[in-house]
Amino acid sequence: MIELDTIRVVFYPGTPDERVALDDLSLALAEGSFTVVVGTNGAGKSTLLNVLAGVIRPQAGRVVIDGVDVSAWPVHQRAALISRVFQDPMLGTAPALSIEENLALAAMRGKRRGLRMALNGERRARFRDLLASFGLGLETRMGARAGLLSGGQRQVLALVMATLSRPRVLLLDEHTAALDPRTAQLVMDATRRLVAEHELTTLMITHNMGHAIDYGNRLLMMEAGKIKLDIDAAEKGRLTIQDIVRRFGQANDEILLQSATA
Ligand SMILES: Nc1ncnc2c1ncn2[C@@H]1O[C@H](COP(=O)(O)OP(=O)(O)OP(=O)(O)O)[C@@H](O)[C@H]1O
Repeated sequence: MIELDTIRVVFYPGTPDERVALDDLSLALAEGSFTVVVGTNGAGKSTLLNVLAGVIRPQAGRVVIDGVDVSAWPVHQRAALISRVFQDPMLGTAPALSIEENLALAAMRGKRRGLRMALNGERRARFRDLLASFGLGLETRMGARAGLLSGGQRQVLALVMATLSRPRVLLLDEHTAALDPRTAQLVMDATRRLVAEHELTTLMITHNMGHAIDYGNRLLMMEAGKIKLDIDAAEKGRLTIQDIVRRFGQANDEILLQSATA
């Protein structure tokens, strides 16, 4: 269980530019749940992920993972429990390292071992088989630098790397937003598969309403630092894009616009 307890984040407090990014927000994510977060620009979605990852320290509130209060843990310490895939395909992989070196690095997370040891023959074969299953031809380029891959290939590699060590939480931060629709679909297919295979507790931000409907078993709508709607699996299964937009109330126009251009 992942718990955010009364989290408050205020940027530039006490100044004319004061922004309440998270307004005493509480949220509990059940083991193995796949939660999708939508909301207008500035609603606080990225701040929520940043608080979980430890990038932003809230002014108040607690972050609890499996009963352990990790509020004071720095980013690198939380990285043993939390994996994140970003919108920018350049962020999830090391561009100067080869595909297999990237994978070895991800497999070594939290372990003290050299890259060379991590890349034995058996492991190489396992990585190759794993990548082949995504049908992107990555398995034929194991020695190629990750920086040479297409955006979609890099996001799938980043996803595989993020899930290899079976994190307690997987954070997906608009991870298909920079991709064309067909590639985004491919990456979402890979996402669904990896999340299911590893039974990962997942929190995904998206502006794509189609993805918000098709993926996950819980849907949150944020507005002004609060959770405005919390829709469970049964209700989510019956939702259409129009339903979501209708229920978003005053945020409708902006979200419609975003989903039309996504
Ligand atoms: N580092 C920062 N410094 C100052 N203000 C910030 C910072 N990060 C976020 N904010 C402000 O906090 C609020 C929430 O921002 P956040 O990025 O979490 O929203 P979001 O829902 O992720 O938006 P988007 O969909 O545009 O990514 C906004 O008003 C934003 O301007």
